[in-house]
Amino acid sequence: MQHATDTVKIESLEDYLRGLIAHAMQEGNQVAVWRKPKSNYLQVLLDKSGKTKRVNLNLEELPTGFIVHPFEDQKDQKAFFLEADTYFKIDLNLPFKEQAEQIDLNIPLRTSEENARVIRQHFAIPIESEYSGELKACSKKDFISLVNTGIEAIKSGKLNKIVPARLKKKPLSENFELIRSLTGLIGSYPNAFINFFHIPDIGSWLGASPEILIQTKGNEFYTMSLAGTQKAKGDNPLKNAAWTQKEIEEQALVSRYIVDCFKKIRLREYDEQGPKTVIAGNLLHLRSDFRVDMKATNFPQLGSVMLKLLHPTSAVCGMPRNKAFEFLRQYEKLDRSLFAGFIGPVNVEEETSIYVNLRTARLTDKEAFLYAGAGVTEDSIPEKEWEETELKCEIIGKHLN
Ligand SMILES: C=C(O[C@H]1C=CC=C(C(=O)O)[C@@H]1O)C(=O)O
Repeated sequence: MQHATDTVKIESLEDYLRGLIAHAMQEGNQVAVWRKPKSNYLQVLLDKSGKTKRVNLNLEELPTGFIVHPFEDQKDQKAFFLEADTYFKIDLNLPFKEQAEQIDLNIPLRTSEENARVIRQHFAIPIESEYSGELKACSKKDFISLVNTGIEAIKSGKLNKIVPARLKKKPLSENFELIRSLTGLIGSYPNAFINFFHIPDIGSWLGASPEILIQTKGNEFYTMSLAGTQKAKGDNPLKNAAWTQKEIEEQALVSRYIVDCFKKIRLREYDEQGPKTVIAGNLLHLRSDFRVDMKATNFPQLGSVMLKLLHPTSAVCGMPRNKAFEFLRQYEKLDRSLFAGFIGPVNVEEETSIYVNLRTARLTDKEAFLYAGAGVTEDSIPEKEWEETELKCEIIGKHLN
């Protein structure tokens, strides 16, 4: 076999990633590639064990890895975990050639086209997996009817908020190519958590999440409440944004949910800032930031404690949480699979950043499955909620060409 080290023909980051991921997939490895919001680094992690691992959510005890948890609560309360056999990062601001020496180039030398084909062939085929979900697209009529059922449940006092979601299918053209889509997302969405992960038994997903579920770094714990959506318009979209009472209330319910979780563990000292308008692709949201000094409050395991309490937040499920969950189970008729679950690096360079798996697509060799939800309150207009899910699907959809 000819290796890249024999004659370094890998000229660009794109070539390298294509070769690396194709090889990893052929070897049966699990792969995670991500770029954190506002970061210049692309981070790459490979689990070469050939085993799909499940771990407890005690983050502080885990080795360096990448966690993946479906939307649904798990009977064993565990998540999938890619343990880092290989981890490295690439500075996106430096020419690739200058970094080639630090990177393992010991991968088979193949043309870009061959690598692209190998990657596509290995997108996990969902049919067999219990995490494949029901892969049925939802019509506009059915989604609007679901939103109406939600509004009725809210009006009757059963719920305060519900976040119905739907699945949209997008056929992948002959020209679709993973690395082009990934680099397209990186270039277009500097504020998002850009991610691709592949677990052979579970699936291959590509996304650009705007929402941190929990983050711990040193002594600092961070979470956010993100909700309310409008299209970003004009030259200065952040300044032009005006929010309706419905959106303000929708986001306030997510903040209340977080504060309720703090109350459950009797944590009183937290810093809350916001809400302020933030941009996510071509959308604007309202966001509040919550910070806790884990040392001062004597809560060294706050990351794990809050992860278990927060998921699924009322940004993706509803309020009250359990009633909203039951409502979705009864009426949504969609297995969300990994959509609206959580994903992210754990104990990587002494930091854990777990995101809600939103603005995401599950990839198969022929088509992509896009998922999106919309926060429904008493004042929701069903047609508008449909349009919102269309816009959310487009964030990833337009990069899958
Ligand atoms: C459920 C999604 O977004 C959540 C996050 C931000 C804003 C939302 C909203 O305005 O409805 C959702 O709560 C999704 O992207 O599918």
